Amino acid sequence: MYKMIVGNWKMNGTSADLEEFFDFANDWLNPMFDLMICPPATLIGRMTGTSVMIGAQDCHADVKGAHTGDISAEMLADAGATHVIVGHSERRTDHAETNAMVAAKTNAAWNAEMKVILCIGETEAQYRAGETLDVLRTQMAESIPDGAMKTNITIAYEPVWAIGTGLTPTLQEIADVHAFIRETLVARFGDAGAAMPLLYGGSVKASNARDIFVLPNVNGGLVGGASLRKADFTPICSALEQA
Ligand SMILES: O=C(CO)COP(=O)(O)O
Repeated sequence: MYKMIVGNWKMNGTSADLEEFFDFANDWLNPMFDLMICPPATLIGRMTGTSVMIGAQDCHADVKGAHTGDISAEMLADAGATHVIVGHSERRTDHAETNAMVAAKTNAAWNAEMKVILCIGETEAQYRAGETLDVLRTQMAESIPDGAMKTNITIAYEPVWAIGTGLTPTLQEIADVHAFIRETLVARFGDAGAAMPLLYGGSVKASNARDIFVLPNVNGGLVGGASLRKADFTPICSALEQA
């Protein structure tokens, strides 16, 4: 089964962290899975050139123009990023990003020949209300454009209440949700939907990584806090290698 692990550094990382990154990359010269870090945009150009793929954390939906402070997919690709995360819950919350905006960003990334890691996930209130599958169904319907293929998109399921909290759904819940995501993708995209990688994200750490990564329909993980330090991320990568 295809395997991938992505470290999302969020708004963390300066040149002081590069030495540790290159040391980490040196440990994974020929990984048996796709290994990626998504650093802040300021570091992308300085982290390319190893076996660790480099992704971005967001892109603007337009190609260029009067959008002070924003970065287009073309610029990120030019800096050396091959992938871009879109629809992360922190973007949806902090910047009021809608499903329609996530779809537009996805198309922009594809137009720049980048691949997308598209995040979906329910809030704690939605989880408690038993609305998880309804929320995910709507997010997928509205934020995944028709052009999705097995090679241009990865779906990351990140329950909002599991991000940075140390809480995770049960293994059964993760398996059930991933099965639902898979079914939904197959219903819409057929064979391509059967092959699109699915990642779990939200408080992945060394102690739970293997149990999560061996679940059916889980192709790997999207890791936040535990991707920042080599000592934390290495055992998670090893867990994926062995899963
Ligand atoms: O949001 C996440 C990755 O995108 C998950 O973050 P944590 O691993 O810190 O919970």
